[in-house]
Amino acid sequence: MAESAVRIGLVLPDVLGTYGDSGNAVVLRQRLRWRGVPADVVAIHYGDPVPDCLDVYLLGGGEDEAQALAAGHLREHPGLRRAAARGAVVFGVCAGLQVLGTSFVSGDGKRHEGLGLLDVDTAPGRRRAVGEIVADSGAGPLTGFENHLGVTTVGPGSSPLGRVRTGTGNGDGTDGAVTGHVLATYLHGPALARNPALADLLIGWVTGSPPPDLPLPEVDELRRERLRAARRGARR
Ligand SMILES: NC(=O)CC[C@H](N)C(=O)O
Repeated sequence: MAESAVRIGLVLPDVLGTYGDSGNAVVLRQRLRWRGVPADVVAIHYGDPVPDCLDVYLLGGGEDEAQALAAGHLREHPGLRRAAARGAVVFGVCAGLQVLGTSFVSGDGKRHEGLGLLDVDTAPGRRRAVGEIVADSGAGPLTGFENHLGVTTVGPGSSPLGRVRTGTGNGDGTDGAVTGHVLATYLHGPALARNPALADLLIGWVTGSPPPDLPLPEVDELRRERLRAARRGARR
C-alpha cells in the first residue's frame, strides 16, 4: 500500500445524498484510519469538474429530478468513468445504483442514460418499496432501509450483489449489482455503517488485501437490532 492517503470521492452530495448516505464516506475514512491507513474525503459538488485520480467514488440516493441532474453532470464530466476504467472502486446507493447503470426511466416516464458502469436498467415499478431490507450477500447478511419506485433488471454484464430475504431490492428477489470494482445496492442506512463487512470489502479492493478485523461491539449490536427490526417488519 502506498503511503499516500486513500482519497475518497463523495460524488455530488448536494444532489445525491438522501437518508444520510454521505455517512458512507465518513465510515470508510474512519475504518481506514483505525487500520493506520491515512484517508481523506474529497467532496465533488454539482457544477464541479469530476477528478479521475481518486481511489474510491461514493454515490448516494436521490429524488428522480436530482438523479437526472447527477447523471447528466457525470456524463458531461467523465472523470468518474475514466477512474472506473482504470479500476477505481465505485459504490452506489439507490439513485446511485440507477445512475451507474445503462439507463433509468423516472417516475414521469422519461428515459435517462446512465454511466454504463453496471449492466442494469431501471424502470418505475407499480408501487414504492419502502422499509427495512435484508439481503444475503458474499459479505454476509446486509441490512438497510429502502425507499424507491425503481425496479432494476441486472443484465449479463453484472451480477446481483445479494438475494433479498426481507424487502424488495431490485424487484426480482435480488438486490444491487456488481461488475469488477463497481458495486451498488438499494440499501440506505448508511449502508457502510450498518454493514461493516461491505465497507471492508471495498477497503480490501482499495488497499489490495482484506483489512484486519476491527472489533466494534456497538456496531455488532446495531446489526442485531436492525436484523430483529427487519424480521418484525416482515411479520406485519
Ligand atoms: N431513494 C432513492 O435514491 C430513490 C431513487 C429513485 N428516485 C427511485 O425512486 O427509484
